[in-house]
Amino acid sequence: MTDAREPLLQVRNLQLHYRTRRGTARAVDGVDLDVGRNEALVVLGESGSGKSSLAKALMRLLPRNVARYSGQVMLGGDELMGMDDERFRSGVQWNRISMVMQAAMNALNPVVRVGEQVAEPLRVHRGWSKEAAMERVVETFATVGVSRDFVTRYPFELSGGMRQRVVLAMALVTEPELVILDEPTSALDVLTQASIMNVLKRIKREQGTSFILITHDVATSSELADRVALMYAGQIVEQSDARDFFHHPAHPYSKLLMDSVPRLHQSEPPGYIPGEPPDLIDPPAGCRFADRCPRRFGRCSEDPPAFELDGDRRVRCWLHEEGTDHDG
Ligand SMILES: Nc1ncnc2c1ncn2[C@@H]1O[C@H](COP(=O)(O)OP(=O)(O)OP(=O)(O)O)[C@@H](O)[C@H]1O
Repeated sequence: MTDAREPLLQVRNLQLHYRTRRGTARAVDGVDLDVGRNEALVVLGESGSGKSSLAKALMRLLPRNVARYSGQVMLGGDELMGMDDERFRSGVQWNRISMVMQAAMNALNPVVRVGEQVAEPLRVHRGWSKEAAMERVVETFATVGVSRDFVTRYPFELSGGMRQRVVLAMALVTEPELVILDEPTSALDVLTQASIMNVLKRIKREQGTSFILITHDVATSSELADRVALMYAGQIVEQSDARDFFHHPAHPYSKLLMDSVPRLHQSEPPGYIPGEPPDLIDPPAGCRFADRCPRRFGRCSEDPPAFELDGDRRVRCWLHEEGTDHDG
């Protein structure tokens, strides 16, 4: 039985490690996440922090060099990690959870009409007839703002913004409960980015879909976000309501990140975060941000757990051990 108050997605201690020549890279290293029904969770993080790996772990799109893939993933009350590959592929992947992969709009098949490409999940995973699938494609195109005439076009005949809407249609055509979007607008100009974000907001409002939006772009993501999770070196360091995160970030890394976002009418230059993220192959013991943290103290040599704060926030930092930041 599903309980409407339960989050749609609950992830606990998710690990995805890769075998490499230098050793084991811990790209996702103990991630806990919740995504509510009809909620958009934005996953922020610098390049290499493990965001795409997290998405692939949820979709079970794993490369061959996986060293470890473990944890709990519950979707609508169903435990997914214990499911065998065949059941996961037929029942979950692209059906209940779908994804727009990074640079997907450049990966459309150049010699197949876009309508047929969007229909493919229905034809392959659900065995729908061509006519029924095409009818649904036309409906989905309308949802993402693509005219039905485009069904018979080839990818090269479409602008970047239109191709991005087509890959979004591909992710939505099976009416999944959860859609993961990996940097969906980073290759687009700002106006096109804004129109895609508006499409996502409308779909969320009208269809109740939940989203995980992966990005390093704080400004664009703030449009859609209900909650924010900030990733650093394979771990989630803060997970908060979006308003709290953007206005009162709690983790020292979140504060530095928000200070580094350029703003209009700002007299001070935006800040920057000195130093580099740690190597995921042999990450330091203790807090992974400690080396770059202006608020570092003795306790940071130990690995902090995620402390629960008021307002449904979780912050992985010793400064919050008592439930509040010591001096804000
Ligand atoms: N198949 C793989 N084998 C080995 N290492 C990998 C593999 N895929 C990713 N990595 C490494 O895992 C780490 C996390 O990569 P990931 O792509 O998940 O990060 P990201 O935050 O999405 O970065 P970006 O924003 O640049 O895509 C990086 O150090 C990357 O080099």
